[in-house]
Amino acid sequence: MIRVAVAGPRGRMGAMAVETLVTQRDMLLVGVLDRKMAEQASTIAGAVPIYTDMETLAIESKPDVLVELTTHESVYRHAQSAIKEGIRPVIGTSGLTPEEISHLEGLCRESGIGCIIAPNFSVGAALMMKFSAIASRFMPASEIIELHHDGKKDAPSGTAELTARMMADSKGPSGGKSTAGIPIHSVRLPGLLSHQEVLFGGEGQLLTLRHDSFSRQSYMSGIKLSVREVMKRNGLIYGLDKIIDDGQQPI
Ligand SMILES: NC(=O)c1ccc[n+]([C@@H]2O[C@H](COP(=O)([O-])OP(=O)(O)OC[C@H]3O[C@@H](n4cnc5c(N)ncnc54)[C@H](O)[C@@H]3O)[C@@H](O)[C@H]2O)c1
Ligand SMILES: O=C(O)C1=N[C@H](C(=O)O)CCC1
Repeated sequence: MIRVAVAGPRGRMGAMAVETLVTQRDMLLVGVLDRKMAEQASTIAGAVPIYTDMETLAIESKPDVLVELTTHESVYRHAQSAIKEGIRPVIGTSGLTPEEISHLEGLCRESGIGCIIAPNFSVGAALMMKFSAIASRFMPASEIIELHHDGKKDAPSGTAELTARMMADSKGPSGGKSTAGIPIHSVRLPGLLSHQEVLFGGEGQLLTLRHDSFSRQSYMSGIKLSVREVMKRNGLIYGLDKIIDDGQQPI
């Protein structure tokens, strides 16, 4: 049994993650981390205790994995505390800076535990990023347009940042390691959920790679896979694409 905790259990993503994880036969939801205790509620999903600080959650519920689905303001603090407590983070929250990711990587190395950061848990988005990295070797002039619902707090999206980083890495040393060379445009509108286009311009031609999530259900398989994989791996993995092997069963 993998003992799992969820941070942000009343959010749009966290609530669906709780619903999904409690049905997994190899997982046990042992606690949730909320910003504050809801009036009169001390449990969620019937019997799962609610905590408002990581340390108490770690001591009392002893999770193996923390699924982090809160905000860019809290995720770094939660991830650091989790790793220090020997809890493996699966981070879906966007907004970690490159410096914060490097620091978490160092903490994982020191502790000898795994951590997965997946700015997008949908398999289609992971493939879009892989295909974009390949395309950028052949068509280096590119721009990213990310479009999200108007409740999204951060910009640019974590998906766009990782896509740009993978494209820059794929171009090799001349492409540079930074994402700065690849412009990212952010759109926030009601009616949208999560969408991204990567446009590659060439002489008399345009290649567009587009992914759309129409439902948050698109993220649930990636969350389940990440919880299972983080138990088997050491060190920090950045991107769901890194844990989807070619030839693996569809997730
Ligand atoms: N990786 C993915 O596939 C994926 C998919 C969707 C959203 N996201 C990201 O997940 C995050 C959450 O998205 P959302 O739409 O569910 O947001 P949301 O605003 O609906 O939910 C966030 C929840 O976190 C809670 N929270 C805030 N600070 C907290 C703290 N310190 N401790 C505990 N809980 C805290 C809030 O009360 C809220 O319930 C965002 O960063 C978003 O970009 C990632
Ligand atoms: O709804 C959101 O917020 C999403 N954020 C992720 C990001 O920042 O890339 C992607 C999935 C939806």
